[in-house]
Amino acid sequence: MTKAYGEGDTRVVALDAVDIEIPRGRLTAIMGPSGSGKSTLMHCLAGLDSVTRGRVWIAGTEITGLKDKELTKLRRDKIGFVFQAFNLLPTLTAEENITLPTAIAGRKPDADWVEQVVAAVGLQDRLRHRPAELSGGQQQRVACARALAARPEIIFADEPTGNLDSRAGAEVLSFLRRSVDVLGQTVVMVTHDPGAASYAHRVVFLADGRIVDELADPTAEGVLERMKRFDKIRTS
Ligand SMILES: Nc1ncnc2c1ncn2[C@@H]1O[C@H](COP(=O)(O)OP(=O)(O)OP(=O)(O)O)[C@@H](O)[C@H]1O
Repeated sequence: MTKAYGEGDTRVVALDAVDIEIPRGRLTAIMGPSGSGKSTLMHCLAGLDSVTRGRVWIAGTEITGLKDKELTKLRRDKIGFVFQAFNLLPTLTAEENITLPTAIAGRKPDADWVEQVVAAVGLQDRLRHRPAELSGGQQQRVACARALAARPEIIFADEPTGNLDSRAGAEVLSFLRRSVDVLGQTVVMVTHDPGAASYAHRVVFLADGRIVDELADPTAEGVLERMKRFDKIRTS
């Protein structure tokens, strides 16, 4: 897919003929310098933004070309989101926040599944608390549980640990990885942080709107090494 913003002199090509496949049941991290197109890629993959050229499928459904109403329904039914700002509703308890999207979609939350998700996220004794009574890490784990509760085809996480200290961040990342390994979820995560990327099965590196490299079963050191290499290429 290609995504360009603006026209004429102000035209910016944010994604330049990117071809990517996100495997089911895997945690994929997207990394790259600021402005390399990470958020644009995620937004286009999730149907939050349109592409200029190219096509996107989610679980066999082509989302490019869907009408607004169909796209909204597909996002609601098939996609989960986790953002840097946790985006929980302050007046609802953790449990209500977790089950709300499924209820809005007009489905009855699957109680066994929600219990599994809550157990996996380690929040059993926090379910009656409101977001303000939870730590940042706990709030983000609620947001992850909310994304998982609806059993989406895919979860997109945009800098999910950007607002957390390293210990809380590690808890959230371990949980995201467990949701993949134990619950079979498919997750795509955008991150700046090599440590966060090391939780993924695969890291895809973007630079100037193109995929320039990828790394399987990454370590934080390995990711850092690759990033240094791109910096050298960019500045030479
Ligand atoms: N709505 C927009 N209008 C014009 N240009 C945009 C728009 N959104 C993004 N861009 C441009 O597209 C390019 C890619 O931006 P994008 O936000 O995807 O990068 P990123 O890798 O996510 O950056 P960061 O790590 O800083 O969040 C940048 O040059 C940016 O300025």
